Amino acid sequence: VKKLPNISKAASFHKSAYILSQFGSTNGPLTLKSLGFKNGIETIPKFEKDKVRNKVSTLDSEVEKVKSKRVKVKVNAVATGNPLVIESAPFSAKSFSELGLPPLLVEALEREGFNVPTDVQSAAIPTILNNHDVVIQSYTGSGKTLAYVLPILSEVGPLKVGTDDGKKKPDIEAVIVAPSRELGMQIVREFEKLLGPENKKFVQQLVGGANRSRQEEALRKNKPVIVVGTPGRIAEISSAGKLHTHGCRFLVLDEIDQLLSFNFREDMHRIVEHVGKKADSGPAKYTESTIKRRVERQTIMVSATVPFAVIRAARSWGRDPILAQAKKVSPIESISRPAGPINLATGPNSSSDVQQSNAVSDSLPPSLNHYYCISRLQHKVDTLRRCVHALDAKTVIVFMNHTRQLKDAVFKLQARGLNAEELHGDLGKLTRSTILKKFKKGEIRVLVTNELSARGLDVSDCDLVVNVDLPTDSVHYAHRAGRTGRLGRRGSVVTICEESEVFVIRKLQKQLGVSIQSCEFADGKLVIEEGK
Ligand SMILES: Nc1ncnc2c1ncn2[C@@H]1O[C@H](COP(=O)(O)OP(=O)(O)OP(=O)(O)O)[C@@H](O)[C@H]1O
Repeated sequence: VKKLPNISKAASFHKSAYILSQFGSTNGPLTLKSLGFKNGIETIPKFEKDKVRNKVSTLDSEVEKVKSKRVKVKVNAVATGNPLVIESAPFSAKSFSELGLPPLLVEALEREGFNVPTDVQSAAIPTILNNHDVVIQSYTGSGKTLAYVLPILSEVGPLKVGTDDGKKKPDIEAVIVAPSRELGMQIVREFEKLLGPENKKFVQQLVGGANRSRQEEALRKNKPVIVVGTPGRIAEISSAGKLHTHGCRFLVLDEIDQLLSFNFREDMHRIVEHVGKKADSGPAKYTESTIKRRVERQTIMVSATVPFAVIRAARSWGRDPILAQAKKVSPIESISRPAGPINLATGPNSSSDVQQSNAVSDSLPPSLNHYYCISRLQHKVDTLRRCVHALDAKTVIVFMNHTRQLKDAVFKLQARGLNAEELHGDLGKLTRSTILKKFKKGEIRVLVTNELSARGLDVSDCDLVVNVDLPTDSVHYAHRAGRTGRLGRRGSVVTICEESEVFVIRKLQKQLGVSIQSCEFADGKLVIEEGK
């Protein structure tokens, strides 16, 4: 192994870990360990990331420093057929600057109290910075949003590497698509936090339910470089010729498995066809001498749950995509299709179990406790109330499946003195925003909601999730449960079910690979029933 230049011993492991490996599709998951990091490794010259960037001749010395950290290591791996070139990541990096983010962005992160990247960020950020299409999969609350926000901000907008060379401000450079208005707004706030108040106009929300002409006006006046929105609204404005995304460099599809649902099909088709230049077919031709900025868009897909449909979409919409997970980076090509359709109601050991387990594996934070409690239908709300008291939960999200019953439940909880509010699609957008704001501020203790809030909603203090109605399958269970136990915090998930539904709990347990313990609430306490 040749010595890496100017890198201290302590930091050399992480800094040297931008690996460029020639990797056959049959080689399985790519990890530092699996690559046999000690053998057959040689360094190659300092990373010249792309020609476009290199045209910017006035890179300041800070930028040079950042770039010099992007050291590549070539790993001699057995290649079969067309070698795929994969760049791996410094897993468990100790700081954001180690990942090669520009100084201004690292400053902004520190200002906001983000000092250490999470595992999935350590894996995904360098992979995206090295021009790969990615599917980012990691459990709920593990920081997947910043895993794509940061590489975008290091290439686009005022915090990026290098300075503009007086060229006209470009059109939209990044489009982020999310399945709900609430999630879209949350992502916008994540960008705004880092950009700071003076640069807010670089990002623009295009969510449904808001005034469309005002959004179009803002696009014209502010000329944002990043837009975040729901599929319907983005497709609508794009079809009207008011969203210029042909030169777009990043397309992010957040909660990709939901975006693939039938409801979004037409809008997604429009977006995928019109945003940026699509990757041309054929294998990627990255070689040592030809690494250069891709001229087509980079496609980034994100979710805690990745069914095979996502793998298929990634293959067709991206170019040689990489699956970036916490501590693991592997070529999508190495993932094969599990057999059988997905159906929660089929018997045990069926192929659907296998497929469902694949979709939800590693989707739940390890810090969660899962329980179920048997209750008659007419007593469920009372059981819920006793559950909240027994666990002394401060911030609770309750999931129900039907709006009418949901409203009744809120009425009953309020009548029993609990600070509870409802949140669902029948409410106006303003009421929805106000309730969510109050809940995030801790002014509401129990939020009773439906599937609308199951995805992406980030309320860090949420310490209890209750399913008063069963979720439709393990994917929905995972997203609901993931509203608590965010970023290593403790959390409990309680499913209240009828006796006849216990078999579903067993199935969820199996598919999710977690223990869901039987419990009761007696004398104001949670009592775990052993051996059930
Ligand atoms: N490196 C970090 N340090 C501290 N906090 C972080 C870091 N990265 C993300 N966070 C915070 O962790 C919380 C969860 O992040 P995020 O919402 O991105 O999770 P997620 O993996 O997308 O979850 P979900 O699958 O539920 O959408 C957010 O409040 C975010 O600001």
